[in-house]
Amino acid sequence: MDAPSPASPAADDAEAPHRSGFACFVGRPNAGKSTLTNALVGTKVAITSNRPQTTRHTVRGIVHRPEAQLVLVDTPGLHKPRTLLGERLNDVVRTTWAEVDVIGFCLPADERTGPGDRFIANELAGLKRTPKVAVVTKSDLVDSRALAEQLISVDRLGKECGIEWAEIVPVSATEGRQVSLLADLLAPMLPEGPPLYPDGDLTDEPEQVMVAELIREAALEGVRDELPHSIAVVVEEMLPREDRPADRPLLDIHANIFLERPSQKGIVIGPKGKRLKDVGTTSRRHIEALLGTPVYLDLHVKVAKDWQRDPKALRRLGF
Ligand SMILES: Nc1nc2c(ncn2[C@@H]2O[C@H](COP(=O)(O)OP(=O)(O)OP(=O)(O)O)[C@@H](O)[C@H]2O)c(=O)[nH]1
Repeated sequence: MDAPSPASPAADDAEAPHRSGFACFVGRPNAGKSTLTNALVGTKVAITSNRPQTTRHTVRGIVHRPEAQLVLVDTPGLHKPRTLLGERLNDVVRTTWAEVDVIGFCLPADERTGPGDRFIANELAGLKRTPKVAVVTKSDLVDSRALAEQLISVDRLGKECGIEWAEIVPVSATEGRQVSLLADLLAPMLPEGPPLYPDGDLTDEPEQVMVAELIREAALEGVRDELPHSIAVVVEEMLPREDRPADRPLLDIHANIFLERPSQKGIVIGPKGKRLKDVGTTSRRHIEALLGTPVYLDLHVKVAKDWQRDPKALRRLGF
């Protein structure tokens, strides 16, 4: 990967070269990475939730600008691995870091920088050539004084860990504050080059994976903290229903929700199947919004015993 050359502050914008490349947001679980990705791209592509470590697949969002195309790669959080899946997730994170043109390190404005941030910062410090931008997220949750203190503390964290921040930017993804400025700052750090994706593309993630993520997100709503890593969703089939008039299409989607243990079934299905029904209704709404077509969603809950620890099961589930 080429080292990015600094943007030339050309007086005539038409003279400025087009730039394109990859960026990823890193940070502790819940730091606001997915929400920021969505805010930059302007549509729901990465799943968000108020529980940590829900982002599993590498979902890309694409920011189109006249002068640059920024491809956002959304990674899962780096965390202490306890299972084979945990280790694989961390490998995915590190591989992604090494491949992007710029890294945005997300640190929430409303939480003090701590050992979790330091762990990530130390890992980042090892990537000498990649520019790193510190993004202080959730700026709407604190007053200006607390925000200033956080910016200073992030600056200090960089110095202590041997990182020279290319920028330190406060943003609020939910309020849309400084989100566009962040894109402006990231763009000049990309290498010169033509757009990597056609105009209008928001993501190159296969539709089935995004659909599976939307179902997983709905299935995780309101369940116990231990459950997130025990749920995997596989879309078995997505087919347009035959014999439908052209103006009333229907897409049939069959998906399986995999759990690790039979005891988890009750949690996901709920009394008289009510929870599962809600999961279906919620995710169908999101899938229809994503794909722009009415959907018939057929969901099944299955147990794949200890799938997190079983390499064969992991492969079957797409890891
Ligand atoms: N008030 C406020 N809340 C935010 C903002 N950005 C994210 N959040 C909330 O913070 C929580 C975590 O956000 P995510 O975007 O899912 O965080 P993440 O870093 O992707 O989390 P993982 O997938 O667990 O790594 C969610 O409840 C968001 O709604 C923000 O700018 N302002």
